[in-house]
Amino acid sequence: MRIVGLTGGIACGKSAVSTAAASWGLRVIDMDEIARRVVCPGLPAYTDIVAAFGDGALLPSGELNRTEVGRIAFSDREKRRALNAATHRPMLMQLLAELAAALFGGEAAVLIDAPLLFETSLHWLCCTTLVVAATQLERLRARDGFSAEEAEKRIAAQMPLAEKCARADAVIDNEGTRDELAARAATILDAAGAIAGQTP
Ligand SMILES: CC(C)(COP(=O)(O)OP(=O)(O)OC[C@H]1O[C@@H](n2cnc3c(N)ncnc32)[C@H](O)[C@@H]1O)[C@@H](O)C(=O)NCCC(=O)NCCS
Ligand SMILES: Nc1ncnc2c1ncn2[C@@H]1O[C@H](COP(=O)(O)OP(=O)(O)OP(=O)(O)O)[C@@H](O)[C@H]1O
Repeated sequence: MRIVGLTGGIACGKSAVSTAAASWGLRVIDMDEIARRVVCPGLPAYTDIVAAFGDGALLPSGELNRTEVGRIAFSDREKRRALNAATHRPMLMQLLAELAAALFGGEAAVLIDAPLLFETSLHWLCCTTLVVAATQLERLRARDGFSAEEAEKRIAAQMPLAEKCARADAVIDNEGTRDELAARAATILDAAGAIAGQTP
């Protein structure tokens, strides 16, 4: 089974690529979605986050207040370390379970959409690594309504985009339109042996 790792800076367009790839029949494992699942109330990561962030990081329902956890974690390196320590191991376990299910289900290829692919060494699992690159700041601010300062903190919390591009096997440029992005992604995923003959 070919495992393709997709990363990029925050708001560079990973979701846009993985949504297109899923529409071409490629199995996508979304690490942001896994991160949401491992913090359900009662799970170990939830308990660890509440211990580190306090009850102020909870909604009245008892679920994590993701906006508040993000606000704190991206302003305080130690809190971010605590969040990563709580979540990354259970996320890896879930990823391995999903890879095993794909393998035994006969999938020829899977795409792992992982913002922290290199930071958390998930690239070791991958046959090919791809980075989506774009000028992030304005897209991030427009999507999430962050101030310039908030957006810059989030960008600074990740490996610099230039370093990700240097480490990847291929870079998918996303400075153009969404259609151009889809066309570039199709060419690169095809070359990586992930979507042979399945694009429109
Ligand atoms: C901080 C949290 C609560 C914010 O949740 P929210 O729903 O607002 O955002 P979402 O999860 O969709 O993340 C948005 C983007 O933020 C960036 N990001 C998220 N966590 C981190 C992190 N620990 N370090 C650097 N960037 C991160 C990624 O680019 C991600 O795509 C959440 O991202 C989280 O629990 N993060 C820790 C788990 C993790 O490392 N996730 C990244 C997947 S590899
Ligand atoms: N080519 C494009 N032109 C204009 N806007 C775009 C383009 N590609 C993506 N966007 C927009 O930029 C924002 C970020 O894209 P997307 O959510 O796919 O990024 P991401 O890398 O998945 O982000 P995250 O790291 O937060 O998961 C979204 O609002 C998306 O609609």
